Amino acid sequence: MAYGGTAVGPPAATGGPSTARQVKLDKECELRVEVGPDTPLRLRLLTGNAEIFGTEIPPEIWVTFPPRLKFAVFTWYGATIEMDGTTETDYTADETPMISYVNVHAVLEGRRNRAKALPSDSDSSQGPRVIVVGPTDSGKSTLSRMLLSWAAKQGWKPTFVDLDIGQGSITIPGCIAATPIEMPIDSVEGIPLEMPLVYFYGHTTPSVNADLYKVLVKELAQTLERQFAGNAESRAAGMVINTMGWIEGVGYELLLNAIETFNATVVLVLGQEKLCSMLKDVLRNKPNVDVVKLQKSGGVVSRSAKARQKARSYRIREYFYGLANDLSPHSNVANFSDLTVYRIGGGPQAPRSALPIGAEPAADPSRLVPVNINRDLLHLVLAVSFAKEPEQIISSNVAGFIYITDIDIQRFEICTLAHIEVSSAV
Ligand SMILES: Nc1ncnc2c1ncn2[C@@H]1O[C@H](COP(=O)(O)OP(=O)(O)OP(=O)(O)O)[C@@H](O)[C@H]1O
Repeated sequence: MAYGGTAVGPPAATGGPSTARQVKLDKECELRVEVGPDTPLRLRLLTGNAEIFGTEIPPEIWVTFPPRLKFAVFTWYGATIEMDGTTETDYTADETPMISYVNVHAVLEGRRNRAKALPSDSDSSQGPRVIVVGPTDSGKSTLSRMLLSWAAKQGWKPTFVDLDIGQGSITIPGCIAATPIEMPIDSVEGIPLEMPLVYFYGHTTPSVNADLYKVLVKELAQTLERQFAGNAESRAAGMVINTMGWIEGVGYELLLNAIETFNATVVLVLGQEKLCSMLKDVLRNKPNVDVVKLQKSGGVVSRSAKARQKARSYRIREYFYGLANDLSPHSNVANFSDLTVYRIGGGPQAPRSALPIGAEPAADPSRLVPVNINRDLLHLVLAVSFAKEPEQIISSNVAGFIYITDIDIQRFEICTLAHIEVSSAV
């Protein structure tokens, strides 16, 4: 079954008793849904207008949501929804922070219009650069998505930057990435995967190699800066940057680093007073940066470490096989000599014997370590770099990913699943 289907008409017969039911939503209310773990849910809009995280639901068309998806159907003026299928939970809420969110959108809209009206070579022709920060499960990705979809609906093509290596929404975990958003984001399919710019970090926590994380953030920011310089339209539309939920210690330091590296002009802080006042304090000498505290939505679903781990596995699976198992990744057999595998970082910079007496070998975060192909690589996901020389690996974006399904040591053969079409070289 393809998710996000557009069948018009009654729900398909399921063989069991019909579970279709209608929900009437008053103005400024939302229906919060967690789809059950095993079967998809179908939903359609019967009357009025409603949106899912900033993207309008088309009238009358049944939309199929995959198992486990969590979302809210919000209406500004009232709507009737029909659902068919089982949910883990569904309830309506009349208290939401949506008005404050849409007010932020209106301010950003004003700034985009001002940027567009100015000559494209002036500094002020840069539209808002918004960074969304907050603890885990505060609704950062969801707010980013709404701001992007509302902007796209008004004809802008803002750039979405996802710095969340754990639960990012552009590509597989372990990456930072950016992509232009040209249309409101599909409620089921998520961020389009047509032209993302992806850098591979290779871990799901930045503390493993925080320096490498910073290097990659800088590479991504510089590439976007070059793209903006030649594209007045995306420059005026600005960007929305989603971040990790790690806001203490090194996590906080990385947030400050991202704010600075991307020259953010608006910092939206979700649901944490302390973080907001810390950021206001540290950024008080930067009058062009606004720090705004926003309320967290009561609908945001908290996820345990185990649920996050599972979500990461699903995300990798989805990358190779598609949301509804509708992609067929290429299966390849290659000779060991066809591939060169490198690991970045780790290991001492120089052998102890080569260091002055008493000096400790320091781990070089950006050291390239050639990796022997052996069965230790089995079931790993590797990024395929656009680099032409090993020294370019760190500064190069990636073409896609391969998953190692088998390694035959006797025949020197390596079997992989590949999906290579995420981006072009920059
Ligand atoms: N109003 C809402 N109603 C129902 N579900 C919601 C609502 N807002 C967010 N969610 C769901 O809650 C989950 C967590 O939200 P989100 O991913 O935006 O949080 P986050 O702060 O980005 O998390 P992370 O810490 O992983 O980066 C998501 O599955 C999202 O779809």
